[in-house]
Amino acid sequence: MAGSGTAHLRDQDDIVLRVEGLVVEFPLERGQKVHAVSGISFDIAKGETLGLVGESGCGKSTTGRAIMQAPRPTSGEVLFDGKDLSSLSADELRRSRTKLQMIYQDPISSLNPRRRVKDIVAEGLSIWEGKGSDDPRVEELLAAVGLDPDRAGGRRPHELSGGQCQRVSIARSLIMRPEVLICDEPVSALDVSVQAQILNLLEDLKAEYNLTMVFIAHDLAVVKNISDRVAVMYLGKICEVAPSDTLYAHPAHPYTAALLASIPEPDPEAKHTDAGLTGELPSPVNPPSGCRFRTRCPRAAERCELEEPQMREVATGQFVACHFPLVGEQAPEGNRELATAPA
Ligand SMILES: Nc1ncnc2c1ncn2[C@@H]1O[C@H](COP(=O)(O)OP(=O)(O)OP(=O)(O)O)[C@@H](O)[C@H]1O
Repeated sequence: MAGSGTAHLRDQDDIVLRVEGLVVEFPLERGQKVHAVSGISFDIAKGETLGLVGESGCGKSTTGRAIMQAPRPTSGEVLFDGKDLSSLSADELRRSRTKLQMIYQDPISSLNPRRRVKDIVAEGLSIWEGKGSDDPRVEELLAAVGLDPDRAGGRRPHELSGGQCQRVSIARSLIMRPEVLICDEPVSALDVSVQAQILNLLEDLKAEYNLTMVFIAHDLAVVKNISDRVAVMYLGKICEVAPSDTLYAHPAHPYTAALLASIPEPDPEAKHTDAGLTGELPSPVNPPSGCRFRTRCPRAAERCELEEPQMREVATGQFVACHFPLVGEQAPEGNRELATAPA
């Protein structure tokens, strides 16, 4: 398998969504292909929010979409509600999507411009229950996302702001009471002043509707407060998974450290041992051998070219796929005491 191991997968009863060995490739001409997602694995427990971060083009959106089976993964499993979604028929999949919903980066283009807001929100009800926009749940959800049902309900998406459209799209995604909500960069297309409002709204709704969430973002600063755990992706692979506080205070992968160092106002308490990110992201058509980050890594050695690092635990709950991580026995002087769990 092309993956970086599964040591970070948890064996517990409350796992709601489990992705194992997920591969998504897009064929190109002359037999080449884009290795968008190359064997990644992660799991999410009930009520947890997993942040999925990495630079543009690292495969975050493709991961979110492949969980929804659009596109269908090239290989690997997506276990939800005890079923592997990859093996379901189109009909079975449509049914499971009532419990697994996704919201997108560009709220305006993800809403049908010809329909009124309340009809958009009622979509799930009309498909699955034959109900219309007069169902009381539509009004309830519009209010829950901070829209006035009387004023906004009759409008069409182009009559609303980007932030309001994202609220509509969130209301639509919640109407069938899903268990899992995948949020694909839900605030990056919005004005900075609106971003915090939408993030706060998602946090409130998560508690109110007992949601489990995957929160995709290219910016570690955005996922910091909202995520319980964070998975860092680089060029189609997951290179580190850790509880949010641990990852921000003591990043173990040099790539995570570089991403953190590139946040404009880093947490003054955080211990960052590497400078920001340099060099170009290699092409996913022809990714580097061994560790995919090695061409940009300040700690790279010959071993990194020859051998793909596998996930291993370097501190409690902190897993990293790196031969020379910044936490643990091989860490730079001063960081070694951070290893609190057997590797
Ligand atoms: N339908 C497609 N056909 C060919 N290549 C694709 C397709 N969709 C995505 N890709 C490529 O797959 C790689 C991963 O893309 P993806 O959109 O998942 O990355 P991302 O991390 O979400 O980036 P961004 O933050 O810019 O959305 C990129 O190289 C992208 O160009």
